[in-house]
Amino acid sequence: MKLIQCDNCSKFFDGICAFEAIDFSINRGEIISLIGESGSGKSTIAECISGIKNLTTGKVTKIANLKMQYIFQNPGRSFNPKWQMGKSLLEPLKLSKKLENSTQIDVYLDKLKLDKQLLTQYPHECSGGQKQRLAIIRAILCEPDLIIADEVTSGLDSENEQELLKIFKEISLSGVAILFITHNIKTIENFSDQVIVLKQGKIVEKAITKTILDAPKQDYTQKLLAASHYFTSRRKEFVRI
Ligand SMILES: Nc1ncnc2c1ncn2[C@@H]1O[C@H](COP(=O)(O)OP(=O)(O)OP(=O)(O)O)[C@@H](O)[C@H]1O
Repeated sequence: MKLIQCDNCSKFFDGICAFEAIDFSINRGEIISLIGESGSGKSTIAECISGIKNLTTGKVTKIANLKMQYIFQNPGRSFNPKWQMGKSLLEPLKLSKKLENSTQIDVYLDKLKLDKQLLTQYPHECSGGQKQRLAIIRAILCEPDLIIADEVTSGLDSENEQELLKIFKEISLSGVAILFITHNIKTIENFSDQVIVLKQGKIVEKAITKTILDAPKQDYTQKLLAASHYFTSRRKEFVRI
């Protein structure tokens, strides 16, 4: 079942293109990775899909009452500085009438190696990685249809990164779709279903993850994989630059 469909979407800032002629859809339970070099338009696409920013042209069609959670690249943006973290986790659950899910907070704190004590701390008393993990827990407990995860693993160590990918995979199997924006191409292997490759605001390649990783068609994609050391560490036979 399709949750979101983007048709011929474009965004310009004062005439400068952030992305152009973008078409794709996200189905229930699907994990789509959005990759591309810095400035290729990944975050702006995510922000336009979520309604944080308006499209310049094109259309995003969503199912009725789509519940979406956006996890920002910068976890500092995610919390009210005057609230203890526990309150920041509970308030959206109250609003979305999912307060019963608060019993799972401890389970996720444990999975993501966070001390319960953090719930009594304020954002300025938490590290970036701790805030990021708490933002992720909050998003999951709201039981959204779609999570937009913008570079959410960048502040995490590899153990937490692996645990997070496992959690995302589990919730996707229960029907949550994930738009996963990343620079770290190694994270998408055995994780995402499809990959969209962006270059200067345009989709240059879109395919199932295995195809993109094993047989990228575009030079640009090959260079992205090489730059992330994907080829050099895992597929020496593909090294071309
Ligand atoms: N508010 C803004 N005003 C003007 N230009 C912007 C604005 N936001 C983004 N852009 C431009 O749009 C383009 C796409 O930016 P975007 O942040 O979406 O890229 P990105 O792929 O997410 O980059 P990164 O990986 O570095 O986060 C860039 O050229 C950027 O400079």
